Amino acid sequence: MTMTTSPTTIPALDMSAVTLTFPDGAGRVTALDDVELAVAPGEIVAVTGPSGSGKSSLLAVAGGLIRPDSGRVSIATAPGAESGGDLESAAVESAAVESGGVPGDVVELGALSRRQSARVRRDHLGFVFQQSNLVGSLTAIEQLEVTAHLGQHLVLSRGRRRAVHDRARALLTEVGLAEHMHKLPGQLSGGQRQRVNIARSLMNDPALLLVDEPTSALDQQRGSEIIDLLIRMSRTQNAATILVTHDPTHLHRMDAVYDMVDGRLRALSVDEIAAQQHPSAGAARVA
Ligand SMILES: Nc1ncnc2c1ncn2[C@@H]1O[C@H](COP(=O)(O)OP(=O)(O)OP(=O)(O)O)[C@@H](O)[C@H]1O
Repeated sequence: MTMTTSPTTIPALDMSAVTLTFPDGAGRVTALDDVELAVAPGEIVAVTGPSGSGKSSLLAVAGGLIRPDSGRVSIATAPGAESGGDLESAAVESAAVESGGVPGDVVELGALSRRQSARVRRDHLGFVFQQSNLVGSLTAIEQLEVTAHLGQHLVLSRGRRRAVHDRARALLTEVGLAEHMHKLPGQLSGGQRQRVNIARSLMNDPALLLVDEPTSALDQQRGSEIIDLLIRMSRTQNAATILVTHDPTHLHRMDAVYDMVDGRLRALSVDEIAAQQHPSAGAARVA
């Protein structure tokens, strides 16, 4: 199940010895405890674990939203991201250059200013949350186009606008919404809104996609389709994806599965994944 990653592949996300604590009354609570995690481009890994174990904290630190107390978090900006797939993106280039490198470089989040960190998030990371958070007054295709225009200081050339439009159309078609591009969020089902959300998160060709419980508002069938879509899109867009989930149904389809307990992250073996998916079978075997 685990992808064979060539020894020369640079992980899109590399977290090393990461510890995060929060104030808690007179003391502190440890949300992440010496976490190690590397995810390669095109790989999708799941993180499971009980409530309060640190899963959201892991995504927040990986996405540069929270700075850890200690440890290193680096993002390998996608080689070719300067062209944004079909897009030219001066913003992507300037983010890497501002952070001391060139596009396709490894950016260490701890070394960035708040502003640089925001740029890296905008240009190299994608986020998908439980709720789709779409803008109510924009059609599906406009949601994606606006994302690509964010942070551009200049009026976009006609060619650039066309490239943005074409990529938005291609992504919406790939997520199965070719017939629904011109609908507002209120005219879409929950599953369709989550598809728009996923397409939007991929608009800027992110190196790393951070996904938090994307199926919790959906029924089993729609949820299953969204997981299928995420697996497929991670591969085709070559994004490293971390999926936080409470649903064990799809764990066997992931490249790796990690369990988070009290802030400690541990890779599960194939047998442990099977036991999570079929707890009664696991109990019978142990007995
Ligand atoms: N901003 C904060 N201030 C103080 N404590 C926090 C903060 N955010 C998280 N924590 C604490 O850090 C620990 C990890 O929380 P986190 O939200 O990462 O868990 P989780 O696994 O995502 O939980 P859930 O599955 O319920 O979303 C918990 O003990 C939580 O109370």
